[in-house]
Amino acid sequence: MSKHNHKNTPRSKHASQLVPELVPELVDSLNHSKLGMFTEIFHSLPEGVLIINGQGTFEFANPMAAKLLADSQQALIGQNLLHYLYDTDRDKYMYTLLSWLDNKGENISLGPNEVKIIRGDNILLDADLAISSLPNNINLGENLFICILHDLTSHKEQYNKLKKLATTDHLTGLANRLTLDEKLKYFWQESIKSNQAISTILIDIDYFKLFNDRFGHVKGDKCLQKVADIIKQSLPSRDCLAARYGGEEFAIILPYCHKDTAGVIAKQIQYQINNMQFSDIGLPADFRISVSQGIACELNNQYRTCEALICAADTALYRAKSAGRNKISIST
Ligand SMILES: Nc1nc2c(ncn2[C@@H]2O[C@H](COP(=O)(O)OP(=O)(O)OP(=O)(O)O)[C@@H](O)[C@H]2O)c(=O)[nH]1
Repeated sequence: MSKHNHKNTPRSKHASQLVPELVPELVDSLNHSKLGMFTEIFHSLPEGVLIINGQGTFEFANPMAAKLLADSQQALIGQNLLHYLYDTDRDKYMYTLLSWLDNKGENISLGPNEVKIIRGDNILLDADLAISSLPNNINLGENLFICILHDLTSHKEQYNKLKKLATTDHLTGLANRLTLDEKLKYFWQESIKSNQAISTILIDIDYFKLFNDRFGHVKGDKCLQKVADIIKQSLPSRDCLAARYGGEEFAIILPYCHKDTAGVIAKQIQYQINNMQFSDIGLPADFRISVSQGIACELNNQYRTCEALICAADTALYRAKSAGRNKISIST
């Protein structure tokens, strides 16, 4: 049984006239074959079609609407559209219908808008919903509206897949450079507004060309993944971001973190990478790698832009490399 309260509300006289075989007077007064054709179209449409009155009560539902709402066509009649809408969507459509109550036959419409539907089986459905008033000669005096419901499930899946592809580094699963730039700008502005520190760490694998030359690019890719996992696990909070900055270079953004915190995180990363084993990918048991790291921290308007902050971290990284590698350098 549906969670919705199926009242035995009688079907509106006007709405039932939309179904020609039930109302002979209407059938007589209109072109029978045309009306039959419209009914056929409604029934075979791949979109959900619902007719509602000014209170939002369903007066007609085609088979696709019943399928999308997970209730039978018959059970839907007398139910209210608002009961099927989720949260803020419900409020929005309630106010819209209220504002339409005095409609004197003007052509009004809303949407299509993306909404979340609570189906009869309690499963949430992403859908596009468009509502338009029916022309006066069809609604026969009462305000009736046609709702078109379009299932967005597969679009959403595609969208999420594409979004992941566009924002993530395929090899390591970390954020990509584009996401890094966007998040850095965002957190930079937030920290300036709230007068808080923001730190960044640049991390570069030492002598990675030699690794590739010795073990091949496939194992080199595996090494990048292992380093990325360690970097990801080192993040102290959900606000922080780890990204692949370029080839064998990674970046961490630490909003609301001082350079001391960044220093502690860099030391953890150094320790874990120095102790990382590669026997799982067939390398000698005693084989180890190291990374060089550069840290910069913005506090008290030291750097004018977020690009300048990254530049400072890059300079610090260069110093760490020059100092013999496997080092952490902090920009002053
Ligand atoms: N396997 C693999 N190698 C990569 C990838 N991206 C970049 N590289 C390699 O990373 C190496 C970087 O070499 P270099 O810039 O000379 O730096 P390095 O050998 O690490 O030396 P230092 O940074 O100075 O310590 C090059 O051999 C690139 O081919 C990748 O996605 N997969």
